[in-house]
Amino acid sequence: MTPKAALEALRAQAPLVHCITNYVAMNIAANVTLAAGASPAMIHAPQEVADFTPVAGALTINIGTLSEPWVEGMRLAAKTATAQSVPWVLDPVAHFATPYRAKAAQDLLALKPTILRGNASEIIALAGGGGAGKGADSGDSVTDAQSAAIDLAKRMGCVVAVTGETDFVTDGTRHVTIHGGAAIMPKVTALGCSLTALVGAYAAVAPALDATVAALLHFAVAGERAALMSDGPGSFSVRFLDQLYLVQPDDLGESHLTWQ
Ligand SMILES: Nc1ncnc2c1ncn2[C@@H]1O[C@H](COP(=O)(O)OP(=O)(O)O)[C@@H](O)[C@H]1O
Ligand SMILES: Cc1ncsc1CCOP(=O)(O)O
Ligand SMILES: [Mg+2]
Repeated sequence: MTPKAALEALRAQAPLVHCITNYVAMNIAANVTLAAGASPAMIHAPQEVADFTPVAGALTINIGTLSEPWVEGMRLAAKTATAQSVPWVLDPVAHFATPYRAKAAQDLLALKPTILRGNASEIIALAGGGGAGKGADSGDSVTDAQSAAIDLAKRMGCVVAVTGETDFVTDGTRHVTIHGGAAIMPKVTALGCSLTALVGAYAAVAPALDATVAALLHFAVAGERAALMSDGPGSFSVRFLDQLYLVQPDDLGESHLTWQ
């Protein structure tokens, strides 16, 4: 499915997306998902996730701010999604920072996400390498993470997206580079987490690789446009939401993409 067709499907269906994300991201990720055209629900209690996941078109799990009930909620939701074939996306925020976080990420990875999205340092470390990440921020280039992404995609049987100045997406066989966005994007907190929520939204209406490319392209086009109208991270945030909303299917052409 082309990115254009994926956005048409997203806007026509407005899929319900079950998001388990962190305290920092919860509001902006919901607003990003709504602006793009989907319907987010932030639900993490272990007592209710297994009832909610099957009702949603997709699930997204982000480990940004962990505590024990959240870890259990994530585990139950991921297990349910895999058992009931609900596509789900894992965002292993700063998983290398502490042993607790590393174990949470590995346990979730073992539950077979459909799509894995992280910055370069997170993907390098998840494949077993020594990245230069500083907390939630990447210290590595996307180019340096490409072989780790391909390795993980093959090993886990999932789509892997590495984001940064130029994004890279692979299912282990097909590889896509997505150009665009803006250098100011990492200066707004939780944009990566919000992108993970949007990847989930697209995964509800399109096959995993196509969904991931469409979501990243939607961000790249909106980010590029918003940067032209903003003076810094504050005004960029506002303009970015507007541009996510204003992007049309015809704007998601192939010119920002390189397929390998
Ligand atoms: N230097 C950059 N130039 C253009 N876009 C960028 C740049 N850095 C990050 N982005 C974009 O910002 C979004 C979030 O990616 P990233 O910053 O890698 O995630 P995270 O916030 O998880 O570290 C993605 O859409 C990515 O393409
Ligand atoms: C700052 C911070 N601390 C814990 S989660 C989080 C947000 C990280 O967001 P992103 O990975 O999108 O930069
Ligand atoms: Mg992140």
